[in-house]
Amino acid sequence: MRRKLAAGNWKMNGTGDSLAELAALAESHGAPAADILICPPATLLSRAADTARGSAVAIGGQDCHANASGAHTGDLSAAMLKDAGASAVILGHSERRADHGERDAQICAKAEAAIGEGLTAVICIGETLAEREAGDTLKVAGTQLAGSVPASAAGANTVIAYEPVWAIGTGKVPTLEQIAEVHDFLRAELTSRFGAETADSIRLLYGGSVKPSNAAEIFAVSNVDGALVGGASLKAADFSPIISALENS
Ligand SMILES: O=C[C@H](O)COP(=O)(O)O
Repeated sequence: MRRKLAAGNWKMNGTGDSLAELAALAESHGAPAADILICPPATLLSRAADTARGSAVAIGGQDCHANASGAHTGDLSAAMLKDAGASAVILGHSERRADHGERDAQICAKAEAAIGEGLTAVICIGETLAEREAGDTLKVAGTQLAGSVPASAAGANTVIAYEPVWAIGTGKVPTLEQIAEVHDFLRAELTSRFGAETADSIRLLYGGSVKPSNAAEIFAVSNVDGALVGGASLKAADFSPIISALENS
């Protein structure tokens, strides 16, 4: 049985004041029936880890380098994230793919590095609107899944987030049938690559304009094990009801 996961991606948002939101979230979900992960910007990682210490909220990074150390100005290694208090890292987010030209092989190498450090790799995949309109959604999802998920993936170290690029921050959400189609496909692809036992242990998150008003119906969809939430994870008042909906799903 997969434990549900509510993951919040603060993206390039938040300063020290924002830790009050994290504290409020931790306070109101003392013993949750789902895992909770907040991924603040790197500048807040250590302070977020301090704020969340002893609570049910885990802290994650938003990217890492594939190498352990070296001449990579501006980058952070998986070991550095772990040292700062992270237990997970988001990899291959479509904003990283678009803004930094990240490709599947590079994301796969980052995931290997993260897993090697004992972090949970939250690997993101998803089609653009043009790809969906061309009928290529499953082809893109399959290619990104195969290319960016390493051979070492297992339920204990890997989470897949399906995030249609056109649904991120737009208020547009795929139909529940469209979400189910992709999630069922991803589960089948994982099964054929890793076998049923491993595939059934890997959590599949949906991401893209999840909010309190649509969370419950999305969490009822086949093979949706939680959500990767952007905008609605910034305020405890928005993220908390999403977590509650997941706990009750
Ligand atoms: O990582 C989170 C996703 O990009 C979703 O962002 P959003 O909830 O603001 O649409």
